[in-house]
Amino acid sequence: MVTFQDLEYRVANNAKWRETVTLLTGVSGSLHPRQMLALLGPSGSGKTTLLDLLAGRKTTGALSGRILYSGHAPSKPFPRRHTGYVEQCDTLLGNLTVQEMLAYTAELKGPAAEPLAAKLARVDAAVATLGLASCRPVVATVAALAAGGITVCATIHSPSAAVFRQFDRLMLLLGGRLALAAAYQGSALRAANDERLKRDADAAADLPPAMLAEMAARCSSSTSTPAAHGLHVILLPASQAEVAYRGRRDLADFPGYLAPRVLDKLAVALLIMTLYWGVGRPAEGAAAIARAINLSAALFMWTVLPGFAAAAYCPTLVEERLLFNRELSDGLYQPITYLAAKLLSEGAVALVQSLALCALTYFPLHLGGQWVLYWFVYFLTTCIGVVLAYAIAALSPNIYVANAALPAYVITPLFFVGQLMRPSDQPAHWKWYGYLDFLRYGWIAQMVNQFEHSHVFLAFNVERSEMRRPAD
Ligand SMILES: Nc1ncnc2c1ncn2[C@@H]1O[C@H](COP(=O)(O)OP(=O)(O)OP(=O)(O)O)[C@@H](O)[C@H]1O
Repeated sequence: MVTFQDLEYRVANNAKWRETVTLLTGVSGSLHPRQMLALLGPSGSGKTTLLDLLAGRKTTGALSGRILYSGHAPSKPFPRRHTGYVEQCDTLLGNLTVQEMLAYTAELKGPAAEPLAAKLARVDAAVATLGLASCRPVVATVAALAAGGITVCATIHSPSAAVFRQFDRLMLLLGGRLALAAAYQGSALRAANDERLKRDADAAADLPPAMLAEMAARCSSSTSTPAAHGLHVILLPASQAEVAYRGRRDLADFPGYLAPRVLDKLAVALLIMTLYWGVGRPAEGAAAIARAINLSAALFMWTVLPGFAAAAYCPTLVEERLLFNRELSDGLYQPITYLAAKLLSEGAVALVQSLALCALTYFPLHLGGQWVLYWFVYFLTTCIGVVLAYAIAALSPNIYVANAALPAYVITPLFFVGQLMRPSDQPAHWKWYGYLDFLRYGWIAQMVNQFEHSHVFLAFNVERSEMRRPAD
């Protein structure tokens, strides 16, 4: 039983600076087990505020009065862990089925010590209780047809583990060729997994070793191991895959996630490669000066590219905001966990992307200096671009503001890099901005890497790294 007595709740007034507003005054009542309470009232009467307080979802404001669970004052995390809260708006992961969404939430919200099989059993019970059996994967319906004697052949794109386990046989095509056929019998796998789930309550181990060995043997004879590796992920027991699913969901989504992060930079890298081909080749006299100027311009565009391309990183944070707020309110994780997971995903993409694109530009341009430094500066600038984009996305109320704010911001540091105006010529009242300019440090590092040991005299200098031909 939940009781609340004389609740008064005050918060800082959104509408009036430095004023507070009282949202609840002297509210008392109780919620009884096995009873349903209808909380009624006109819009703005405080229904959501009361529910939020009972569920421990309010982190700001001043509350007086008492809220008791079974007669006891709950600890701070208790209401979040032990209440379910259904919001008005949809904050579910669109890529997951009903069953998967519940299993995913059970994994996050349930006690870590609770066996996986018990969590899945509770999910099954919840699906049945809520009458959601008809909302299970479509594929389950088709599987029922197959069990009735219909022959089914389906192409499946990025199937989840639960969907995949419905299938009995597998054919894998790579480049128009059959790479894998009947590599495993789904029914046998299903039976093995189900048996193991029953036997091994924790279910943390991998697939049966014999099955994995057979998979590995067959996959190694195929032409493409990455695709075969993917199979290991989707063949994991269902709930293990649920936990992995959200993390790998982004990385596996080429059109939605990877394409905006890679293709724009690839296009500019190809342009730089073809436009400045061989610009780093040694030259003499006036040609050397001209090449040095062109090279510094190429390095400038290369350095500022991650800044401009950072727009690709904004939408994910804005789109997931409702989901993040809900999961945070439910106490499923800390903000730092979410941020770390996002940055790790972005860092993995940036790492691969930066290695490939740096190779694509460094060698055709005949650049000097150290390749590893050239790559590292680009990689670091990309990472800073991601963090800045995330900061702007977090501060923006919606995607439109984020999309407008990022380019508006990114254009300003360009002036202070040193290529468009020498730092020594920049007015004193703007000096401070130059010191905050992450692109400037990137460009200077690239310039020093290129020209440090060069005997080319540059007609301009970069502050702190003036490069002149050694007096000889
Ligand atoms: N920080 C704040 N400053 C000023 N007013 C606020 C603040 N927070 C909430 N309110 C107002 O308090 C009132 C109560 O909000 P609440 O969301 O609890 O109402 P509700 O009964 O759930 O409304 P609805 O049925 O429309 O969801 C609303 O009018 C809301 O605008």
